[in-house]
Amino acid sequence: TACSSKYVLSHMHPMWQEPLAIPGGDRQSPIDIVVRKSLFDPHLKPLVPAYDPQTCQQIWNNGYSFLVEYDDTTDKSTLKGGPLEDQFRLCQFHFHWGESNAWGSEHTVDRKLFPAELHIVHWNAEKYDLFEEAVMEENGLAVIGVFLKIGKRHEGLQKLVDALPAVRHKDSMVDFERFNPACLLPSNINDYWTYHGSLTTPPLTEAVTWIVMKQHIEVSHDQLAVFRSLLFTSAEEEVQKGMVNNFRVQQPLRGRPIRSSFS
Ligand SMILES: O=C(O)Cc1ccc(OCc2ccccc2)cc1
Ligand SMILES: [Zn+2]
Repeated sequence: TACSSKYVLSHMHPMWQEPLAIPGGDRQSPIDIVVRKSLFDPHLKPLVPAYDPQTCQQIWNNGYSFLVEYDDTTDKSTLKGGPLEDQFRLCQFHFHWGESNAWGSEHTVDRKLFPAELHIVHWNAEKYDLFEEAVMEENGLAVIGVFLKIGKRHEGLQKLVDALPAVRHKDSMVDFERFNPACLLPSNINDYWTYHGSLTTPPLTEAVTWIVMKQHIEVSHDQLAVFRSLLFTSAEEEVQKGMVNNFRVQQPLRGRPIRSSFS
């Protein structure tokens, strides 16, 4: 699909070299969400994800994370509502995680770290024709962030976990069908924080309306351990590097407002 077939990342090291100058640079992600500084906005609407599992296409290892990609050539899988003025198209989801359960998320809440974070990526198909266009525009992307905690096994995630050994190496890809990412959302999706930020991987463009869920989901220790069995490196490389700590360092808020949909 357009959205990430050319995922621009080269082989990323866990804490990859940050570029020196970033375009604009005052609306970067991820950030720490300071709850007492967030502002309740009563005009924020309920979020309306509407995903068709038939649009699920493949899962692949891009050398930074593993991505589950969707056909984004129609409006079959969309996100609207919440802080969004337009209708966005689902294009992929992926995760960020640590080498231990003590850290791994990109965003934090009052400095609290989670072992992993899910990102469900959508692009503004009302205003743009391609993901690659939208990724360069201020209102181009909407990413739902969901924190993961270690607890009971997540039944919906298991189908994904079982497919991971087939994409162990960078650039490996397998067909993956009928997966509905709505099963990875928390039961309450009406409580979230939203702010304007950036991609957390190159090209780091400030194109993202972030929608970070207040409620986390639970996955088992063993399920997250399978994420860590993935490799940053391709099958040809002599030295294999475990895919862990694929999160970006936190960025300054630069006075940006963080709105909450709940008081
Ligand atoms: O979820 C995130 O980390 C934000 C994020 C969202 C989209 C994204 O796409 C990278 C990409 C950019 C241009 C072309 C192809 C792929 C990269 C990061
Ligand atoms: Zn991400």
